[in-house]
Amino acid sequence: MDYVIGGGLAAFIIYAAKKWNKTEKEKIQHTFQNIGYVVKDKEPKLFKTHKSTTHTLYTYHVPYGLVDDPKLEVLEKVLNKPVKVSFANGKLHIKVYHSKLNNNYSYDSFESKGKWIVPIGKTYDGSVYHDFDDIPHMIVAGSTTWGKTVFLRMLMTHLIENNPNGVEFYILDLKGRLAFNRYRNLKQVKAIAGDYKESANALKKVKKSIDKDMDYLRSIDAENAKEANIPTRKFIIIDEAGELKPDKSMSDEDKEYTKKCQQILNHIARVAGQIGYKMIYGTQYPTKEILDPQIKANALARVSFRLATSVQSGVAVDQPGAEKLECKGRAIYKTVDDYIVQTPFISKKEIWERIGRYENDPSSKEDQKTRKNTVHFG
Ligand SMILES: Nc1ncnc2c1ncn2[C@@H]1O[C@H](COP(=O)(O)OP(=O)(O)OP(=O)(O)O)[C@@H](O)[C@H]1O
Repeated sequence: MDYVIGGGLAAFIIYAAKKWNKTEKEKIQHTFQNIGYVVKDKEPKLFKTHKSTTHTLYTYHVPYGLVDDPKLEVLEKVLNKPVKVSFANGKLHIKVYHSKLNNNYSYDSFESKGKWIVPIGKTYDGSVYHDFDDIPHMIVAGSTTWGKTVFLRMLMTHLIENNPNGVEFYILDLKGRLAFNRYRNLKQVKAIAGDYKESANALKKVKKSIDKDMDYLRSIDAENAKEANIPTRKFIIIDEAGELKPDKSMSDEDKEYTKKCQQILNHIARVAGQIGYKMIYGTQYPTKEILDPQIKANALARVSFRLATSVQSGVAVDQPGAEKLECKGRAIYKTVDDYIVQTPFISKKEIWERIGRYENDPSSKEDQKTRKNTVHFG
């Protein structure tokens, strides 16, 4: 019932605000009244307005008892502009951005910020980047066709451009090895696994490498890859993590492989981040069963494209909202803070123009041998 009344009221407020040509400040003040964001007859009082090139920030003293309230989301429709509402130090902050995000930002509009730093997207306040040396593991969620694969390929492209000789990829391409097939020819790609057996074998190889690196770090009394001056970083990309969940239709052998995979992925999540192993865990079905609690607890960076439900959004980014993302490539990026971003777009053509020079020549005998070693783990 509340919802119906709220919906009608919101529609009326939006209609009224448009009709009366009020200033932004007046529209906000009217909205407080109309949605009942008041205590008795006391309403929030504006005490500071700060304008910048990207937004205007209105700060309010509020009567005791009022905090930030989901009802205030209606402001976005009233003002027809992006609005961010927050409540800090007993004050209400309403940030009204001057313009909406575009639906497409080309990859070349982002800079190279450092070896292990990758672009995540444009926000209302500018570009956002992610440093894999600060936060090693990332969950990338999103229903099919909303931008997950473009994003994963973009990350790979950027990391290869920044570190052609220092980055290694181990890819579990569990949707029939379709999304990353061509990448098997890149010198930076050490393994592409397309089924459970190949995945378990690729991950066993990663586990061995972790054990070796751990021994080395202990021997020089270093705590992490940076301190030990290890120049290489190894990225384990999983697309689609949902495929690694054992189910009834699998053979016993495959069930064992998926269990082994889960075990090693947990190990990577728990102990290997700081020694140079980074996990990018992609899924279109973020459910409690698929997002293992160990992995979730250790993957402190989350990117979510549009999802089917707010429950899925809650699992992926610990908050609703991903179910409302409006366009392809739009995502919620969450670490300590959260942002709405439009992720960089890069076409396949541009990817290969940028990193095609690192493809082994399939016609050479030596390269055929390398490719064979790279692809087949069974
Ligand atoms: N960052 C972006 N900006 C603008 N458009 C995008 C962006 N990313 C993807 N798109 C558009 O969305 C389409 C689908 O993207 P993508 O293939 O990455 O989806 P997906 O979620 O990975 O699907 P699947 O999981 O089925 O592979 C792209 O072909 C492109 O047209």
